[in-house]
Amino acid sequence: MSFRAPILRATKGGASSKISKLTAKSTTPIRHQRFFASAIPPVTQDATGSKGPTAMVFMNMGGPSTTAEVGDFLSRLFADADLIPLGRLQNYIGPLISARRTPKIMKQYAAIGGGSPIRKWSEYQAAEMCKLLDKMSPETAPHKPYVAFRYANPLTEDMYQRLFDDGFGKGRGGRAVAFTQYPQYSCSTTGSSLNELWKWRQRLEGKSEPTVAGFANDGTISWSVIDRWPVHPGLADAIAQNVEAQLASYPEEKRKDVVLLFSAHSLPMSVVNRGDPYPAEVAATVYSVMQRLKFSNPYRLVWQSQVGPSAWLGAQTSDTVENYVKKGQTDLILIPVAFTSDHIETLYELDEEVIGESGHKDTIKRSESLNGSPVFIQALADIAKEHLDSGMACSKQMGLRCPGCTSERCAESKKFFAGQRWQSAAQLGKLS
Ligand SMILES: C=CC1=C(C)c2cc3[nH]c(cc4nc(cc5[nH]c(cc1n2)c(C)c5CCC(=O)O)C(CCC(=O)O)=C4C)c(C)c3C=C
Ligand code: FES
Ligand SMILES: [Fe+2]
Repeated sequence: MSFRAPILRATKGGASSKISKLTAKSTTPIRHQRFFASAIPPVTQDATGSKGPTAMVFMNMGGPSTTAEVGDFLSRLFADADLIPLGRLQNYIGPLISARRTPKIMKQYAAIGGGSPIRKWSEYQAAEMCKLLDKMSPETAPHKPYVAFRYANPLTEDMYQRLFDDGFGKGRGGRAVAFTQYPQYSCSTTGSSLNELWKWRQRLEGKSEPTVAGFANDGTISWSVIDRWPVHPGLADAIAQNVEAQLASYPEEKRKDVVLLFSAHSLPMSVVNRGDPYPAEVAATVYSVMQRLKFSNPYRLVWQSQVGPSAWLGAQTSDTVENYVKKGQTDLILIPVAFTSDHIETLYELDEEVIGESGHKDTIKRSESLNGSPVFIQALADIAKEHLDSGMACSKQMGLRCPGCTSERCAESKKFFAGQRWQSAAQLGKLS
């Protein structure tokens, strides 16, 4: 099949959906696609030269903002086959397990102030990052902050509706960046959020395909993805600063011998053995923080929050603390390394259970979560700026499925996101 110029000159809007179908089926070699891509201006440019607005969508699992939301949060979580695969019985067993766990988890949220602070922090971080980006990347400004949670409000479908309300999609095109707030990629976390985003994209915008022009020219939203950032220097710096602040609270003569325990949410061994990238990426984060700290202290990476009777990746954080205390090592700092804000995992499990029950509350401490750290928010802006400049739809890694993956959802959603053509402002400048 060959392309004809009139087809490619079509502009955004209703009639062009036929065109995108034609272009999508194309087997035209890339070098020819580049030629045709230059034949149409892919996005409009306003009088200031900006190709914005750009929607910056923070994706995370979310948490219940009040104890009354715990039931819904858990029922969505146990219905997610990317996180907890229960096969054909998912719709029966999921609600049973979540109903049974709800009272216990409600108590934990009550103990940390009546809800998870993740929404407050995510909205703050996204808004502050967008303010920085407007200055750092005027060519894609204004940047508009959105939050999409997998199991709590605002859900992915709510975020999508807000995009429509704000003028994206529905024949008007526009671009959006799905920015995972999990620094390290797991198919059970970022993978699940992307599968959900892809599902709603199909439901709400139809099955449009990327076009040779780089942007969907059928009026749908063009998505690109920041899918991981485990060793970004800004992340390492932000974590390291919080560790240094906590180290400073120990007497000087003891400081260099405090053991640093980096703690990340564990994974079931079935997920590890499927080839999930998360354990290696978490280890990479830990190493980059230690490099930034110039290996000033001994350290270990340990794993927390396992649920249920199956085998999970260890050593477990709680066992590790107990074992070190038994060995006489009572100067320890716990460092959350896989969440960007506080959760029950930090405020309840680490603070109340692991540290609270250790018998050494004065010498076993926790470094602060990233929350409102200005260094961290600058890091988010740097990561976003690098992505916007890169012209990449997603990382190279995103296209590769786990060796043991049998999920059709993964196959389809990865194909979709890796196939989105995304061009940097610089590339667009050359084209238009
Ligand atoms: C990087 C972070 C996380 C990974 C990886 C992860 C994997 C994972 N989790 C479960 C099961 C549950 N997780 C639950 C809560 C929960 N999980 C994370 C983060 C990761 N999970 C957080 C931050 C939270 C708490 C949210 C908050 O607001 O506090 C729960 C619910 C709580 C409970 O019932 O104990 C479950 C269940 C699996 C099975 C899994 C990997 C496959
Ligand atoms: S489970 Fe990892 S790609 Fe599907
Ligand atoms: Fe979890």
